[in-house]
Amino acid sequence: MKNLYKILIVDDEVEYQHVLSLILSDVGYKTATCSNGQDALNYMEEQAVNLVITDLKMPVMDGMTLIREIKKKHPAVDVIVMTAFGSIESAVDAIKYGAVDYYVKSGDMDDLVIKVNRLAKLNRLEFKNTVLLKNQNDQSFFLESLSPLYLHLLELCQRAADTGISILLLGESGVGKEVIANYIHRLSSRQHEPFVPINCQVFPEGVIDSELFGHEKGSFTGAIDCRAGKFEQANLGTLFMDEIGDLPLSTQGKLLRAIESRKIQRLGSNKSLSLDIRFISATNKHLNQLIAEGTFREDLLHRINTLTLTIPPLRERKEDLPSLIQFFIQKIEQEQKKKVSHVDQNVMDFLLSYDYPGNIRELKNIIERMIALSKDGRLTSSEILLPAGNSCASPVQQDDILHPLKEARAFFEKNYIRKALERHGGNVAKTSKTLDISTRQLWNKLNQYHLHENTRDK
Ligand SMILES: Nc1ncnc2c1ncn2[C@@H]1O[C@H](COP(=O)(O)OP(=O)(O)OP(=O)(O)O)[C@@H](O)[C@H]1O
Repeated sequence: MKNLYKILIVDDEVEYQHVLSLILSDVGYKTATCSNGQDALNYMEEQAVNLVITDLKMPVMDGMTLIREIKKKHPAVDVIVMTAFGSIESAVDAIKYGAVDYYVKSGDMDDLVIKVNRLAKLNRLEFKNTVLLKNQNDQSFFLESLSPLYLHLLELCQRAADTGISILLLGESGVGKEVIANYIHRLSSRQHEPFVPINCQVFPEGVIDSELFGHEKGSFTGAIDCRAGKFEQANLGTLFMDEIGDLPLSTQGKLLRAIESRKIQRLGSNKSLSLDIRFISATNKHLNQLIAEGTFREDLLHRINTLTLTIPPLRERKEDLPSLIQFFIQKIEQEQKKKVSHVDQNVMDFLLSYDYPGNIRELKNIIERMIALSKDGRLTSSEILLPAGNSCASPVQQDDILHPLKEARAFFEKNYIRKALERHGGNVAKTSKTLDISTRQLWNKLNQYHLHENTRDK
């Protein structure tokens, strides 16, 4: 991990710069050097830095001004000041301006290394914390089953979790491939490290490389800042690559090299970063067919499918519907702060017999919608209005729909958009094309109907 922590040493004494740089790179850190505050700021405009170790007295721009500028422009960057023996007061001033620590130049270099190690560790913990907090909301899944098919799947997940092998998850849209990937991660010894999902379908060719591998500032038009990619974010943890069948061929080549060498390079950088990542991929496409068509690399398939797990569609595990319905009602009651006291029999009959082409995602959406529209804690059939094309599966009779036209139109529109999104796996760009409206118009509708959850770009 140390090689992902970059330290900028700022000192007008070139020899001292070199000594420090040698010592810190010797213990594994990435280092760079500058001779004054202005050069350091220029450097930081171009390259990502985690820590600046700066002298105070320097020409052009002194250390104190540099600290103030860093705190203004790069508040997340830590600063340690170096001071000559006997001028501790200026170090104390520097701490007032935002430096985290100081080091007396004539002191033991080991002390400085200890300070740096402590900051690097804190930095890693903060990063992990942010990723873990992000994942926390996704923890409440229903992973019990009466279905032999699904039970077998869960057992395979448990057996494979701690082996670190690459897993390929197959299954229709909405069956819970990401949920299963997250489950495997939480069962593995990497559970306290990040679980980082990326949907390969969302990003256009050209953007996906920078999302995966990160970039340095200026590496392409629009790269106004340097950024760590999903690989770096997932280091020590699990990278979940959803819709891997949609990766452009050029990115497939880079991915293959990264998996084989366990190293990546940010776009615009020629430095290699060593990473330790567990790969889980998913697709609802037939990869063998894509290989035959020449749009998916066979050698990549062999790297990602050490174990292939197929998640059954919901219609093939209907015995789990009663528990899943109960689970979602309770979960959504809490989320929406509404209580459900009664579910009409025809609603329950429908929920238990419907085929759910959109799988668990569709079941969850139906229950969410019913609870959102419910009055007096009752779930009634008038809230199940399904999108066009499914009306025969709905228990709602045409003459039951005695809503104002405006309301009925909104129901239709919302459900139609939801269905279109489901067909395109939550991809907003593709959905807007099918619906023949601009992505901006679609986003407005998604806002209006609270349909963000159904998109990839939540
Ligand atoms: N076992 C489960 N328990 C609770 N919720 C679930 C479960 N499986 C899926 N879901 C919910 O269903 C929705 C779809 O799940 P997920 O994104 O994992 O499916 P997917 O197969 O990856 O879909 P896609 O192929 O469209 O990416 C999510 O809202 C998820 O929280």
